[in-house]
Amino acid sequence: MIKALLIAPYNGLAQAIKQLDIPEDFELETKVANLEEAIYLAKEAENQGYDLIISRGGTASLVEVNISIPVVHIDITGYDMLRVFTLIQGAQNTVAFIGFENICRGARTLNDILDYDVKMFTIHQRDEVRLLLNNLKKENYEIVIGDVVTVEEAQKVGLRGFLITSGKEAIFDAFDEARRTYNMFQKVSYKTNQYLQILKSIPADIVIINQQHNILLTNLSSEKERIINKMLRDKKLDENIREALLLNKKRWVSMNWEDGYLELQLFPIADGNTKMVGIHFCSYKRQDEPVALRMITNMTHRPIIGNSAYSKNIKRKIDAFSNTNDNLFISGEYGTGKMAIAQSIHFQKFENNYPLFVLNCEIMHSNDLSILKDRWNTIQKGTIIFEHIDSLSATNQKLLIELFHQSPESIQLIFLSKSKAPSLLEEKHILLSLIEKIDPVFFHTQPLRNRKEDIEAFISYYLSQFHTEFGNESLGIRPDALKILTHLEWPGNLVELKKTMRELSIHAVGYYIETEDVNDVLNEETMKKEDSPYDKGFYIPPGLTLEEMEQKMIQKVLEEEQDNQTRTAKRLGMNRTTLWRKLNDK
Ligand SMILES: Nc1ncnc2c1ncn2[C@@H]1O[C@H](COP(=O)(O)OP(=O)(O)OP(=O)(O)O)[C@@H](O)[C@H]1O
Repeated sequence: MIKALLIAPYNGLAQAIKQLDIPEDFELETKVANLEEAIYLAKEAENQGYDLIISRGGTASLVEVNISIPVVHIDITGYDMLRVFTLIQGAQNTVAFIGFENICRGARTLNDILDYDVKMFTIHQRDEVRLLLNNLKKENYEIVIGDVVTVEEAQKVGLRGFLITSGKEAIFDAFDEARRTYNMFQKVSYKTNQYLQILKSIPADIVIINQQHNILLTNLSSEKERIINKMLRDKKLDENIREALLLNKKRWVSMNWEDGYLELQLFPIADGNTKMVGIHFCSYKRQDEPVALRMITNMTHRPIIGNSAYSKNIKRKIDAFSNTNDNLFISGEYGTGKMAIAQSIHFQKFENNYPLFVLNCEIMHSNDLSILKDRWNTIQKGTIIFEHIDSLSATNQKLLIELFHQSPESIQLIFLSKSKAPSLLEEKHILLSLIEKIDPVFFHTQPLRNRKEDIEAFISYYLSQFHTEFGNESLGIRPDALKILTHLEWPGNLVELKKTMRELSIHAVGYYIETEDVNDVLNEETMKKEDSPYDKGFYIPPGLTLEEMEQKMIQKVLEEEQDNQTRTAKRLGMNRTTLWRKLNDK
């Protein structure tokens, strides 16, 4: 059964329908309403599950643009016109026919064949009617033929209106047309529902938006849809959406969102002139969950600092590796720049066109590997860095080997480890079969103590970075202060140097870091370092007398013993009186 609502713009039409035998496949309701009034009825019918609306003239056109179920027009037929021409036959006065071009065309032909003297007036917009009627009135017309609006307006200006009514032929034609439209609409809706069902069943969260960031289509739950609506106003996401549209390229985005960390893939969709963007939610992790696999996006070029032979070699290696797809095994102490080198290779090779994933093997679970597998199937090209590969359990190493059998060759794999591969193999921290499978090129990073000539370059690099990032005022370092820093061993390598420079740039009051600043900060550092991974004990700044050194040591032990002089004296191997004297001799 076709459930249809017939909106009759004039009462006579509703009456005519009552006298007809409605086709059996129609469940028809008829209501009388014109123009705006009809929109309300049509919307209500749409919500109540009606299949289609049947109406006439301007009312049908107006309803059509306001609802999404089909609207079938009762067209004006030749019979309808013949009826109205017959009605006005014998009229003494000049008759005007007003209508849109499609109606006037037929009326004109009929008028010519029957040799009537009806004057035709074509309108292009409904609001032309009033002005036209006023002019006709001035020209002494008395009768006007037209549709509902024309007839109502004619009566208002004092003309006699004749409505072109719809006869039963036109109404039956409309039922035929409604049946065709219904069948066609059923087929299209079936397809659309099928596509929506497919979208809903895809095991990935997808949202399609238009250029105005309105959601057109999604398979998200309404709760997630609420979050995405809020997220679409985020500046970073907005910039990436614009770029995806502008460059017509896929983009990967990682961002912090509320209490979590989110990874997205954006893909442009062009449909003729309409531009849309698809958003694929790759992963969401709460901030309190450790994130073993993370995607790094929006990278910028970072220079490789230093002019030592070693630094020059790093730059050459980065150039070479970014031109190959060889897997790479970078070993080296904590903070020697392994990650910085790996990221530079990716950036030199792909910039931001393909994603970089980092898997922290120290905190990963075996299901992170299946997530990784899904990712490389989506990305096809890019880099995966395995951080702390030396911490990976033998079981996970075996899973990784299995996984590498299926990895696309276009993805470069970089492994970072504290120890060199031979000693890892010797101590059975890494499986020979893993090394054989990945067959990498090896590279070992040097600790800062073996490349001291680079320290000055790193210091000025870090100072300029803090100046631009945090507005710190220090612009340089005095030669004597630099000397102190270059003589240190830097067990925490670049991480320790960077941290110390950060503190110095905050501590120093002038544009240049002075020797005293270095001594102060290093002393504070030494005090704090008890728990530090690179703790090397008590620091005594150069240039102190024996007495001054003794004072520093006494202060340090006193602090450690929470000002208890008896325990301090005992630890220092002196009696309490000597300690008291030394403290008061300062
Ligand atoms: N060539 C370089 N130029 C500028 N900064 C660098 C360079 N190499 C490393 N750094 C900086 O030094 C710090 C430590 O570098 P990175 O994290 O790459 O070391 P790592 O060897 O991977 O450390 P870990 O063993 O802890 O993973 C980082 O802040 C990094 O930005």
